[in-house]
Amino acid sequence: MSFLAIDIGNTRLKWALYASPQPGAAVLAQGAVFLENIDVLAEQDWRSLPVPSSMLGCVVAGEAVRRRVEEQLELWDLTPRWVVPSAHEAGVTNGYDHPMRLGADRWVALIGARGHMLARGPARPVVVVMVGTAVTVDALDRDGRFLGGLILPGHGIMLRALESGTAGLRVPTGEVVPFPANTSDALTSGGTYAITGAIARMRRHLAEHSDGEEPMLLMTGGAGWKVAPYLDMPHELVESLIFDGLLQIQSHRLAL
Ligand SMILES: Nc1ncnc2c1ncn2[C@@H]1O[C@H](COP(=O)(O)OP(=O)(O)O)[C@@H](O)[C@H]1O
Ligand SMILES: CC(C)(COP(=O)(O)O)[C@@H](O)C(=O)NCCC(=O)O
Ligand SMILES: [K+]
Repeated sequence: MSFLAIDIGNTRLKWALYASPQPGAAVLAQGAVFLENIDVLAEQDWRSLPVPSSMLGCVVAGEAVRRRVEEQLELWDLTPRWVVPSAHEAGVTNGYDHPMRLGADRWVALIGARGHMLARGPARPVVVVMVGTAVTVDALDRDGRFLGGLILPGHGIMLRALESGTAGLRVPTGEVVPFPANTSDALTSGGTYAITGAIARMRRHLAEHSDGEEPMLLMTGGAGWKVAPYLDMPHELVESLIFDGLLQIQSHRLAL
């Protein structure tokens, strides 16, 4: 009953093959490829995998990319299934004005985060941070309701925007320091603290909304490890949050 989970972001496709579609299932194989390399998945990365019994994915990189991945999935006799954000799924309620307009990756990560939090103890609010191409900072209340969230540019986009909008900001990557005294450090620190500042702000909003209860803070995404060392608040880096969400959704659907 192996299960293939796929997360297609704007920079990379991440995939993991699980022994079964259940939270906590063993990982049989996994990988990540930049979107420019997705057309060789079937003949390279996936070629000698055990045949998956089912798949579920989330995609925010657009229709064309999704279709290219579906072509690769023709390697197996599988029905490609992609998460469409809805009003409720797997114990999470979607508070977006138009639930279907929420990024599928955010929806899946919220579901993964809720499962993670409940596995650790009594229900409490959670701030879910994803640091990928873009950065999202989402609030989930104690009852599993997604209240809303922030979207910021990721590190790369911030730097490219500054480079292209100015004459004097084309410099190598610097260090994150409290008082940047050169352009490289100023840009690198500015980007990092823009993200940590947004996280601190959302954490405060959610704590206030929750009668002062401290939210759990979960962070994921390809660049989460770059931000985590500068977060001066308790947090946990959960690399697999989206896959955990896909496992939650698939196991809930099978149980229905
Ligand atoms: N080894 C790595 N390969 C690719 N991206 C990396 C790597 N390490 C860090 N990154 C950062 O992670 C970001 C991509 O993260 P990812 O979660 O794959 O994004 P997305 O989900 O938007 O495709 C890149 O913008 C890059 O800054
Ligand atoms: C915010 C995002 C661009 C993040 O994408 P990513 O960084 O994971 O590639 C994506 O979740 C998205 O396209 N969302 C749709 C708009 C919304 O969530 O409001
Ligand atoms: K993502």
